[in-house]
Amino acid sequence: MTTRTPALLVLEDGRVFRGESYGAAGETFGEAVFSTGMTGYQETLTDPSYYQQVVVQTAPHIGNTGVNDDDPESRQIWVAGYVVRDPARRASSWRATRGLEAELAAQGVVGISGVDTRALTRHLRERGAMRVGISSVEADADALRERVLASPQMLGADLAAAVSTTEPYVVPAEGERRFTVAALDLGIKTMTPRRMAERGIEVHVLPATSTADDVLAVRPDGLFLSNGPGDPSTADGPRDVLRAALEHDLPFFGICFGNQVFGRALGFGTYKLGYGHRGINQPVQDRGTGKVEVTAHNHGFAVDAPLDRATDTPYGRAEVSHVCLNDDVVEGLALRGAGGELKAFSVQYHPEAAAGPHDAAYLFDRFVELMSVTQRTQGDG
Ligand SMILES: NC(=O)CC[C@H](N)C(=O)O
Repeated sequence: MTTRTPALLVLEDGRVFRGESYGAAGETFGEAVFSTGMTGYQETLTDPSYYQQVVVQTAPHIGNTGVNDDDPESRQIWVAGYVVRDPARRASSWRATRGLEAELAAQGVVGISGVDTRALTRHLRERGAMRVGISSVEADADALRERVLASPQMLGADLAAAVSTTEPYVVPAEGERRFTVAALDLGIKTMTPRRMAERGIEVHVLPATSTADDVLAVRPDGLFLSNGPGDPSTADGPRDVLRAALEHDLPFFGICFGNQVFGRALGFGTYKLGYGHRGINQPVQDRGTGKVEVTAHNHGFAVDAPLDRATDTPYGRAEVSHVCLNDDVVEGLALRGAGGELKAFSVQYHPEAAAGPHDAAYLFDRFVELMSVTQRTQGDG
């Protein structure tokens, strides 16, 4: 039995939790958010949208299935820090190649265990997501809080370029290539291009700083904007790329950050939610079909668009296509042309389902359908 080093967690409002050092020793800062997923911690840790966020897992046992090389959603762990209650002492899965704590330590991710994550989550739910510090080198809570208050806020943070690929790359279509898609990587998860490739799409993943000309240069049948970290109100570059694509009537599909950028391209604002949606069992209704799907979420911001009416925009009529049944937050947008035909759409949640239920996989089929209809009409015209 090893004795664990004491560690300290201090929230910006002064609330203190004490526990033990977990993962790398040291000190870290970020926005404290909680995720309610009972499974999929490896996908959570490697989701680039969590950059500069300290994730609190409400599931009390974390690490049970260890870590493998198949489940990461990107090239590294992105969370700024990790808060767990009762870490597994031993990993048990035929897929595991190593333990979670060793992986966190190897990647320099500072964590804390032995925390009453239920009390911490209730605090964040009541007071909202806020900055936090975790330290195994500082024992004085007041001193740590000073540094928390000096650390960057999530509101106004422009982070997509920091996690994006710097070089374009191609994910080939599985089987025959039916379409080419330009995907702006604002923090893309590995599973997203794969879900497209499975449907015969060749995906050209482009850096977050790409221009409209870079997008058009791949002669795409459609544009995709990915999930990503930070405040969407800072994403002016991607918004302008998307506006240029809409002017070219290029079919568009967006996920999460991509939904927020779509909202901005259409003229809507975005705002910060109190504590956000994170987990793998959020109920969302597709307002077109009335169907309810259980979905994976990770967002702290949302689009401010009216639920009760469509909005005329320079690109067509925009409507809220999906809504969260817990709190009526906008979970999807659709843009329609003069004849009511779908031109572009996006969702605030995660149809790529990594981790999470596959209820929303139909959205990738909808993108394929949109591109084939557009090809047919443009071919006719
Ligand atoms: N997963 C995402 O794309 C998150 C989008 C944005 N950073 C938010 O927190 O709302």
